[in-house]
Amino acid sequence: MKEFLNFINGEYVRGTSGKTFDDINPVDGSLIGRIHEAGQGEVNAAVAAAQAALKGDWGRLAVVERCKLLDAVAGEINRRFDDFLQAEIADTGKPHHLASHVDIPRGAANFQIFIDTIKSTATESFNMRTPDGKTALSYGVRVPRGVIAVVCPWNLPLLLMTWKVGPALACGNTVVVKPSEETPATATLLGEVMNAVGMPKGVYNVVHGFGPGSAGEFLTRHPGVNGITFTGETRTGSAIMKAAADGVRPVSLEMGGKNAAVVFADCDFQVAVDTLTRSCFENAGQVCLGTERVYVERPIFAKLVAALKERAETMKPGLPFDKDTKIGPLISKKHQAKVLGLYQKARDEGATIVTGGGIPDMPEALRGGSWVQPTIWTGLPETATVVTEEIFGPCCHISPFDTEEEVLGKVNANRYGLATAVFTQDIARANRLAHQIEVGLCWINAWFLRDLRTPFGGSKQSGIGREGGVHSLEFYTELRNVMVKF
Ligand SMILES: NC(=O)c1ccc[n+]([C@@H]2O[C@H](COP(=O)([O-])OP(=O)(O)OC[C@H]3O[C@@H](n4cnc5c(N)ncnc54)[C@H](O)[C@@H]3O)[C@@H](O)[C@H]2O)c1
Ligand SMILES: O=S(=O)(O)c1ccc(CO)cc1
Repeated sequence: MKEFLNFINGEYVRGTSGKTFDDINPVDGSLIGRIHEAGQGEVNAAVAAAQAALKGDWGRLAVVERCKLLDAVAGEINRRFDDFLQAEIADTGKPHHLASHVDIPRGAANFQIFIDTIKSTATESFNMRTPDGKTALSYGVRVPRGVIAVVCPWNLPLLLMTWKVGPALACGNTVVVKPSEETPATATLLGEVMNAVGMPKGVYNVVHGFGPGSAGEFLTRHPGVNGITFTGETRTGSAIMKAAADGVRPVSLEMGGKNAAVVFADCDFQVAVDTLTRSCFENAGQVCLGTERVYVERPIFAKLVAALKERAETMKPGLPFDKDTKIGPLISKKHQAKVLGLYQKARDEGATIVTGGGIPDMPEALRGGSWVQPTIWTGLPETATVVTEEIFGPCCHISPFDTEEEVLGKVNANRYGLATAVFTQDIARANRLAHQIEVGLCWINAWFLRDLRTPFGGSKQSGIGREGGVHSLEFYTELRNVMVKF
């Protein structure tokens, strides 16, 4: 039986309350191990360790030395690639090809990319003449914000955690990470990596637990935390924003979505179908950027529905390490119940079920897992629950449209604004729409294609702030102005 301990000041520690909770494998419902919940005492200790590290060895390091350590972290993740892979797959049940091509390599790359950013980003400077005829030179210096709380979801555990820890450390901060209660493993393992590369104690800390009344709330309310970066549900982000208001701490929030795809009749049909297969069903639809609303220009509507149905039905569920597995389970029984409830709601509201709509027939040994079928609906009005609310499952509603203006109105009529994918060969139209759709990210003839130097984040209720490249520096540093008179 595995034990997932908190990682504080370079050491693995239990919670003094002795409270533990179960880490469950969503493939079959089996017990992976026990997670040791951090109480207020452990959160206090983690924040104190992070504060001390800022004043100690870590705070004294030159940028180039910090970068060497981060490079070593990336190297050590790659050296222990298989350990990370096994840990991530056990927690999430995601197929091996996905974890090995996306989650773990990006977990390592997130430390490397910000080395380049921090080394190559200049600050502004201005010269001016003073009233008494002298000169004043102003220049900016970026200083770390201090202790950053990193609150993470379960869908891409290592990738999304390092997406924040990488730049936070590159900028000279220290971090206290609160992984999702569903996926404690890779954040815990990263503690071993930090020790192996000689990261000063207290730079990277991990506290396990839940949100309200547990480690998440204790951490985000802690007055020693200087900034909070969060990925997760919009409702949680709102609670965290309230917590951050006490003490006026900055927040960076990456939250929910109800992403649309717009498919015009002139698109490269094969590209659209291949891409939608990924954007609707990859990671069992548990990707914040995933598509749950597909709008198709009427002349190709029936053809696209048929093609996507065919592809959905090839998404074979199964064990993560089986070569022909195309889709894993949802993260938990709780999430499965939520998604199946919404599948039922679609039926109640009159959807045509093109495919799926329930639990797949799994072998006996996997029946305790959190499986759901890839599902496609048509025929619902824009007000239907599954067309307006985030599901976070392998499903989409497809509806026809006739004009650009009509589809733009439909895409924008949602409280979220994270990502959109537009499929067309008409580049002028694509750019016109990209400027009008209210989202943080707009792909044209692509999806989840990322250049990590570019801004990532959501509009409307999908987020506040942008991370990625120099935009991460905006959040993880304080820009101070220095003026010298001479
Ligand atoms: N925009 C993005 O980049 C992005 C990326 C991935 C996931 N998401 C969103 O995340 C959601 C799925 O993830 P989830 O279910 O883990 O989200 P969640 O909001 O339930 O939990 C995220 C984290 O917040 C913690 N938490 C919960 N309540 C808290 C509180 N009151 N105070 C402090 N911490 C608290 C949880 O313990 C967990 O670690 C979906 O809505 C999805 O769209 C968004
Ligand atoms: O910018 S990325 O690191 O690629 C990235 C991908 C996905 C998400 C949310 O699911 C966040 C950042």
